[in-house]
Amino acid sequence: MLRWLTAGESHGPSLTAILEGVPAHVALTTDDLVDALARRRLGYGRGARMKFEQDAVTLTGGVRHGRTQGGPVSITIGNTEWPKWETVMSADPVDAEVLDAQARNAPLTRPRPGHADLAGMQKYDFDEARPVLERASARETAARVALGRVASALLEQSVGARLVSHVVELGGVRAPAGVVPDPAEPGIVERLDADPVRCLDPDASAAMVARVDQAHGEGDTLGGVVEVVVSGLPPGLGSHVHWDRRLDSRLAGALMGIQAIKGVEVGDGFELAATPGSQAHDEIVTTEGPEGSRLRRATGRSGGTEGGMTTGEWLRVRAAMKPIATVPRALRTVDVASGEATVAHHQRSDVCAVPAAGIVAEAMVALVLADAVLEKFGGDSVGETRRNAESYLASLRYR
Ligand SMILES: Cc1cc2nc3c(=O)[nH]c(=O)nc-3n(C[C@H](O)[C@H](O)[C@H](O)COP(=O)(O)O)c2cc1C
Ligand SMILES: C=C(O[C@@H]1CC(C(=O)O)=C[C@@H](OP(=O)(O)O)[C@H]1O)C(=O)O
Repeated sequence: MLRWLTAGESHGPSLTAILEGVPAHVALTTDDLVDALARRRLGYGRGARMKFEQDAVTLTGGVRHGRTQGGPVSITIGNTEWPKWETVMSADPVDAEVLDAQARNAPLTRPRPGHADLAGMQKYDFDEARPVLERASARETAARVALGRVASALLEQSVGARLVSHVVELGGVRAPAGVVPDPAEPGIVERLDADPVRCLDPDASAAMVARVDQAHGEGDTLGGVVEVVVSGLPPGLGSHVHWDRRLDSRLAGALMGIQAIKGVEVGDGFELAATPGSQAHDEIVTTEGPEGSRLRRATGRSGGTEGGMTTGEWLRVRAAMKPIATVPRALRTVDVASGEATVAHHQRSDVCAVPAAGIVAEAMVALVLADAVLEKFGGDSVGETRRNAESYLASLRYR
C-alpha cells in the first residue's frame, strides 16, 4: 500500500512530500524530479511567478545511489523566493512593528469568489485570507508532481506502464475528438511539452493560444479539460467488489483532489450517457499477433476500466478545470473588515493553468495506479513486483 502526504505553504521556505510503501530498487534520481517539476511550470497563460520562481529539489530520504531503499521517499522543494517572504511567513513570532512595515503583510480582507478564501476564513477562524490561500494555492501541486514521478518510475519498472497527458479543451476551444496520444510512442512527451498549450492538434493549439491572449486582453481567466492516457496496464487492477476499491472511484477522487478540478470523466464519460448501448461498449474480439491470440477490445470508449477494474487496454481519464479564481477584472465581494461591498483582492495571477493541471493529473493518476499495482502484486523490491506481475499475466485463464 502506498501512502502520501504533502506539507508547506505557497510562499513558505519549501514544500515537503513523503511517499511511503515504495519497494526497493526503483531507479530514481534528482534529475528525474527536476525534469518532472519543470514540466509543471510549462504552459501558455501562466503568470509572472512561473518565470522568476524556481523549484529547488532535494531528495532527503528513501533513495541511495539512484535506487529506492524501501523506506519512505521524502522530497523537499525549496522556494527560491523565500527571502522575500521570510518575515511574512515566519514560523516564529515577529514583532508587530516589523510586520506592519511589510507591504506584503497587508491583511487580505476582500475574499476572492471561486478561491478558498472566505470558506477557509470562516472554517478556521481567520480575519484575513493569507493563512488560507497559502495552503489552498496550487503551488502545493509541485509536491504531488514530485511524488507522481516516483510513482511513474515504479509503474514503468514493475509492469511497463507509461503515462502521458494532453489538453483537449481550453476556454471552450476543443481539440478534434479521438486524437489520443500513444504514451509509448518515442518522443511523445517531449512533443506535447513543446506545444505552448500541450495540445496534439496544431490548429486547436493555435486557437487555444489566441483564446488565452483574448482573455488576457479582457482581464479574464480560463479553464479547460485535460486527458491522461496510460498504456501497458495489466487487466484486473482495482476491484468490482466494493465501492472504495473500484479503480474509477479512486481515480476520480484523486483527480477531484486537484485544486480547481470540478469534473472527471472515465473514457467517453458523459458522452456515453447519450449513446445507445450498441455503440457505447467496447466489443471483445480475438486478435492474432506476435504473442499469439489475445482477447482485445475493438474500441476504447470505456477508458480501459470495466467493473472498477482495468481491462488491459489503454486507461483514459479526463479532468475539467474551472477558470482561475483571481480574475483581473475583479469580481464583487464584501470587505470582511468593514462589511462594505467592494471587489476581490488581486495582485497577479495565471490567466490559465490548464496545461500545468495536465501534469498534475498525470501525477495523481500515477500515484493511484502505483498503489493499485502494489495492492495486486505486492513486492518489497521492484523486481519482486515485476516477477509477480509477469507470473499473473502468464497464468491468466483468458488472455
Ligand atoms: C496548476 C494550477 C495553477 C493555479 N493557479 C492559480 C492562480 O494563479 N490564481 C488563482 O486564483 N487560482 C489558481 N489556481 C486555482 C486555485 O488553486 C483554485 O481556484 C482554488 O484551489 C479553488 O478551487 P476549488 O474550489 O476547486 O478548491 C490554480 C490551480 C492549478 C491546478
Ligand atoms: C506558485 C504556483 O502557482 C500559484 C497558484 C495560485 C493559486 O491560487 O492556486 C496562485 C498563483 O500564485 P500567486 O497568487 O502567488 O501569484 C500561482 O502562481 C505554482 O504552481 O508553483
